[in-house]
Amino acid sequence: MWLAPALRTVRLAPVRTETAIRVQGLDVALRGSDVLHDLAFEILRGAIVGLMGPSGAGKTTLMRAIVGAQRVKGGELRVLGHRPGTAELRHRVGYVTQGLSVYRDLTVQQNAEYFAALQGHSRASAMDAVAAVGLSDFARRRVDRLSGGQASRASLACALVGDPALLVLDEPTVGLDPVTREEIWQHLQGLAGQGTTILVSSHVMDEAARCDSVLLLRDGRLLAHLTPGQLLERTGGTSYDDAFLRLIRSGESM
Ligand SMILES: Nc1ncnc2c1ncn2[C@@H]1O[C@H](COP(=O)(O)OP(=O)(O)OP(=O)(O)O)[C@@H](O)[C@H]1O
Repeated sequence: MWLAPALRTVRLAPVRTETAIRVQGLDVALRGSDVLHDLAFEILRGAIVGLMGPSGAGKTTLMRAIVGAQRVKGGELRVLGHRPGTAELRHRVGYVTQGLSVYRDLTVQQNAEYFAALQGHSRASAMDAVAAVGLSDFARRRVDRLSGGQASRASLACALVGDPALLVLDEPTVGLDPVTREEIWQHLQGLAGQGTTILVSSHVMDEAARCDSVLLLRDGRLLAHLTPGQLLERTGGTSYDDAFLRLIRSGESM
């Protein structure tokens, strides 16, 4: 009798040609006011894309639309080939909101296991996520007894449960010291290296350098979708802050 050779699960290096997110003519209104206007862009699988813009530009609203938590007024939005919020995406998208999205009176492990249970994942996947953010040694500690950076990593761990194909992170490094920021970015770069697509908002313009490309929003409009190199080159900026200010002040799309 012929037996098929055992199949091995091999995680392939990311091939950045497939589209993870496609947005066309996206309009969103909140309480009757238009907040996102005619956005159009594409993000490839395995890319790290920064979402930047002044306060109130619409970053959180766009992220909420992508994870299916925000009704859209018009346009097309496809995430991993599906409409946001559909059952096919439930286990494939991880979302970390601004601020901590964990229960402070539970341990790191209990938080991760709770998220795993909600999504039908194993306890082992919860522990893997805790290990992925370097918190195994703190797994049994309550979140309210962690440092700010450790608590942020606990939030991130919950989003990583089940190894989602797309991670949407709303300012995951805000208020963190440079060492913790560096650690989080290393985790994100490691995940992207394994094929995870990451959309991450930030007010720290230097973080643009960590991204494959940057989406720049102002007043709900997309000013630019550029690589970090293009951002410096096209604005003539001497730093990412300077480039950002030039772009925001010119108000012109690039
Ligand atoms: N629930 C709401 N009802 C009405 N308007 C809202 C609501 N939430 C946000 N907005 C408005 O929508 C716009 C976009 O807000 P959003 O939170 O998406 O911006 P942001 O770029 O994420 O800002 P920040 O960097 O300060 O977090 C802002 O003008 C804001 O005032």
